[in-house]
Amino acid sequence: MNSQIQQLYHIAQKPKRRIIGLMSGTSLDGLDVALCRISDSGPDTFVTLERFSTVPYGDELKADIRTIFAKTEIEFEQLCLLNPYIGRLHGQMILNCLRSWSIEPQEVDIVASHGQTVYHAPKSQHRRDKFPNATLQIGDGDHVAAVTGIITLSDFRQKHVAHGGEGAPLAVYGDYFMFSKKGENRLLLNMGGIANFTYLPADEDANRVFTTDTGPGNTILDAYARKLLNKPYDEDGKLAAQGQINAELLSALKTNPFFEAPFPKTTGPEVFNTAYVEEAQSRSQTTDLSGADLMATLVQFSADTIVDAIKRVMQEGEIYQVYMSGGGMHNPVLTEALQKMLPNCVFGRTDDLGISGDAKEAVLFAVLANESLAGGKTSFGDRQGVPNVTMGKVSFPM
Ligand SMILES: Nc1ncnc2c1ncn2[C@@H]1O[C@H](COP(=O)(O)OP(=O)(O)OP(=O)(O)O)[C@@H](O)[C@H]1O
Ligand SMILES: CC(=O)N[C@H]1[C@@H]2OC[C@@H](O2)[C@@H](O)[C@@H]1O[C@H](C)C(=O)O
Repeated sequence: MNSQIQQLYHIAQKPKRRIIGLMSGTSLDGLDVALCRISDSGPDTFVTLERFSTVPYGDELKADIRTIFAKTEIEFEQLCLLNPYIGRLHGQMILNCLRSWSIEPQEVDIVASHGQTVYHAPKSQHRRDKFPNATLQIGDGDHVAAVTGIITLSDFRQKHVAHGGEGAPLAVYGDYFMFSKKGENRLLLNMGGIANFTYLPADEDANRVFTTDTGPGNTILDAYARKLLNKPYDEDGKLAAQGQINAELLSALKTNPFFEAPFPKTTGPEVFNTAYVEEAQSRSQTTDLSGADLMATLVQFSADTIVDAIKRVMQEGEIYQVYMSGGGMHNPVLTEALQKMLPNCVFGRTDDLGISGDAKEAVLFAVLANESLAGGKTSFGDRQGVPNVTMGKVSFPM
């Protein structure tokens, strides 16, 4: 037997594994690196987040990724070059983190690498009958494995697509194992570039849990922060807090079939971008809004669409615990709007459950890798969008 397969077999049998989860999301702010200690699998999964760091992306890297990010037309050579380049960079970023934590690469069992989503195209979006749901993440796992010397699992989304899913959201698989609690209705609300939530009913029924995108989180806010403030984001929602919500624009922004579509569903910056806002502005004759009013309206757009989606799962008289994660939880204008509109929800952060809200998505990929290696026994029922699959492709260092 190849010694690397033997090593993988050994790792899969260990009572505890040390797995580095990586996530680089739609905000392009940086690479989240989460060093996790994970024991057991399935509903018995127990995760300790040992270390966490966000390695910021420099302006040049952001610009390089933006040449192809969420665009229908790109230079093919650029995509081809970025695939190994990002894989190697992510590998180097892992090594730098490990050095700063005084941990040797040999002390880590597995890297679980999400890669960089460059295009996401569910059928509902591309509308071309003969093609399936599709999504593309780059930063090939072979390069991560070669640079770090650590066995790497990557490209988690294709198996989901292969079984009829949209390739996202995958959070349901990790959230159910890590955060569900008998007797408590929980909603795990992640506000990254795109917002999504996982519904974990009090009966812990795996056949009912799901995660769905709700629409924009920060992606449009960030695009306008770059335009209006020349900054990556509107820190603490300061600009938005100075503006007034424009009802006509808000209503035009909310007119899109995505919001009425059934759960679970996904979207991305391919749909929710500045062109989307400009079209809504021209339709609602609000092209002359001040920057502050525009920002206030865009925050309310994110908040309203999150709340409308959450209300669809809420039952009258029930109390729901909302645990927030993702960068949007740091925007007080957004979180205050949510709390005001959801009086039957008690708000906290996943930090209250032992996992930092900034690290949660990176931890998810560590849990998905753990499940592929040591689990795979839980059935989520026979449902569209939550297939019973194990995810991630194996890359050996040599
Ligand atoms: N203090 C703050 N005030 C306002 N917004 C903030 C603050 N801190 C972070 N953010 C927002 O959070 C974003 C980063 O969020 P996060 O890292 O969760 O996104 P992501 O992982 O790239 O997205 P996704 O989950 O869609 O893949 C920033 O771009 C910014 O919009
Ligand atoms: C295609 C893609 O990369 N989607 C991301 C993105 O970021 C948030 C939201 O859109 C979510 O659907 C997904 O990531 C999380 C980790 C998920 O799959 O659950």
